[in-house]
Amino acid sequence: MVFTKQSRIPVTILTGYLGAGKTTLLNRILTEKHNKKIAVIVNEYGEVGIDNQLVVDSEEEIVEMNNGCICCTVRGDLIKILRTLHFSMEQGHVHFDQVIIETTGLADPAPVAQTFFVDEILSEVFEVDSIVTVVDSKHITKHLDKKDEAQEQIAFADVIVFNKQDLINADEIKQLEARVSQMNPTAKRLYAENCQINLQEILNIHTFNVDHKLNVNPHFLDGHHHHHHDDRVSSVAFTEERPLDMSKVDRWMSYLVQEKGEDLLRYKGILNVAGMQERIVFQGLHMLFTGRPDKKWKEGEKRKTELVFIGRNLDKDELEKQFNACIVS
Ligand SMILES: Nc1nc2c(ncn2[C@@H]2O[C@H](COP(=O)(O)OP(=O)(O)OP(=O)(O)O)[C@@H](O)[C@H]2O)c(=O)[nH]1
Repeated sequence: MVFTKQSRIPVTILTGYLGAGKTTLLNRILTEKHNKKIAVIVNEYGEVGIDNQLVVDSEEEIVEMNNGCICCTVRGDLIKILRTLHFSMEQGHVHFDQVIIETTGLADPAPVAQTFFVDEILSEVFEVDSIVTVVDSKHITKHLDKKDEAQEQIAFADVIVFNKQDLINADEIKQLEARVSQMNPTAKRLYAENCQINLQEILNIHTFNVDHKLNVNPHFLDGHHHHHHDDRVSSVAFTEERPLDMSKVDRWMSYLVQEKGEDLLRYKGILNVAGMQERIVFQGLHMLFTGRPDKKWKEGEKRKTELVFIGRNLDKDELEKQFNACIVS
């Protein structure tokens, strides 16, 4: 089949720093009625995939990529996945008219977008529609100060969703806006709580503009990727079938946020807690953390805890000892 420009499949690259609200937005897209069939590719930084378990059940095609960061080690996988999806569609096995790629919070979106220009087959079939960057309005300033991936995510955005408006006041919003404007004066801005936005503002909007990206990074189309992650940032993951004692987990977390909150960029998981019929979904970002009951464990389902920490200077042995102490023996 020869694809003309008009019939290319739009791709939305959903980016934003750790914990900004990308999965929250993805879930809105997947639950809202829009008469579109969407193929979703979810990439996570930790070796244990939590996001795929937090994405709502839906009929859409969802592909996970957990074995590295999409912008570095797994770009080859991304190309394979997209080619396979397209082939399956041509064979009539799946149908989709839109692709959404949720990157890890530590990804530079540029090389992900670049993939669609440097790979000949993909460039014929797919078209980058826009890079949508979700911003955690409360924590972003801290991340921008550290000069990490958060800057690239904002500089490359076509749309910026200033999320978590409930956590900041009007003055802080103004200051944040001014700072972001210096980095990216042209992106469309949206303001939201829990990513409650009109989806027409972000899907199928044809805002991706190569000239703009070349202005931001003159090497955008070179095919080389020089992005280096901060070496101090790593992830530690735990998987455990024995149930946990919730009060011990609570005490552990209170201790961790007090002692290491600054360095704990993101921690999240599904917990198997003694005496609970429901999975406990655990979400943490720096000093903020919540644990709440979610779906019931299914009949016959293997109950297990999967927990991931992403942070600076993590001490794996110490975390492991503390985690093990929460297991009901
Ligand atoms: N207070 C508040 N919390 C929010 C808002 N939006 C999302 N959250 C919470 O922030 C946490 C992180 O949200 P996610 O959607 O998982 O963020 P993410 O960007 O997918 O996170 P990673 O994939 O780990 O980078 C969750 O506990 C959300 O419920 C908001 O507008 N206000």
